Amino acid sequence: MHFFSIIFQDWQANKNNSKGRFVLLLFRLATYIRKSRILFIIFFPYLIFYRFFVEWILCIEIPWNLKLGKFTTLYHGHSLVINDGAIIGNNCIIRHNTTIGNKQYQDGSFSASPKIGNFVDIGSNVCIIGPISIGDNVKIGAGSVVVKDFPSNSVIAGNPAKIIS
Ligand SMILES: CC(=O)SCCNC(=O)CCNC(=O)[C@H](O)C(C)(C)COP(=O)(O)OP(=O)(O)OC[C@H]1O[C@@H](n2cnc3c(N)ncnc32)[C@H](O)[C@@H]1OP(=O)(O)O
Ligand SMILES: N[C@@H](CO)C(=O)O
Repeated sequence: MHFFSIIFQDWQANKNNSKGRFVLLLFRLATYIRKSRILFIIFFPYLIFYRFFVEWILCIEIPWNLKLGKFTTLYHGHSLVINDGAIIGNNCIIRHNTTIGNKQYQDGSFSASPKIGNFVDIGSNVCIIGPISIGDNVKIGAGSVVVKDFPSNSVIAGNPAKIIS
């Protein structure tokens, strides 16, 4: 894919949302640089800037090796932490105060991270934890704690999250 179509892939999905556009542009650029050994060496200072500015200052931890699908919408974003083992499909919406990550087992090992389908709309203040799968076209209510698999085409909410429609 052409460089500009890669780094601007989320632009339209964040219309009237300049922060979402800006952060995802920086993320796609970091991802692009990280994939090539030569770019990694030349633009290493950019990766330091990305980590410092986006992760530490803005508190939006979207690691550059995360598998994040196309046309992602990022609303607000602050206090967002996503484990780099997570997989997020295309056309998803992610908001603030959200964690998508793994859990630690009693033997000290860590689980896999969630696999999230396409067109998943994640409300604010959501935790999605563990080796679970969320299908396509799922809405996750604000404040939900999601620790189990959920099928496509559902609306889920609560702690622990359950299907509400
Ligand atoms: C600044 C900003 O604007 S940031 C944007 C923040 N907004 C979000 O994060 C949006 C997230 N969306 C939600 O949480 C929505 O409530 C949805 C998508 C989960 C559900 O919306 P709707 O389909 O309209 O459901 P509705 O409001 O009719 O509620 C259905 C039932 O689910 C319950 N419910 C709705 N949302 C939640 C929730 N987040 N947690 C727990 N229960 C919920 C309702 O109490 C209701 O229960 P009842 O049938 O026992 O009365
Ligand atoms: N209210 C918009 C953006 O703040 C949303 O759905 O998240």
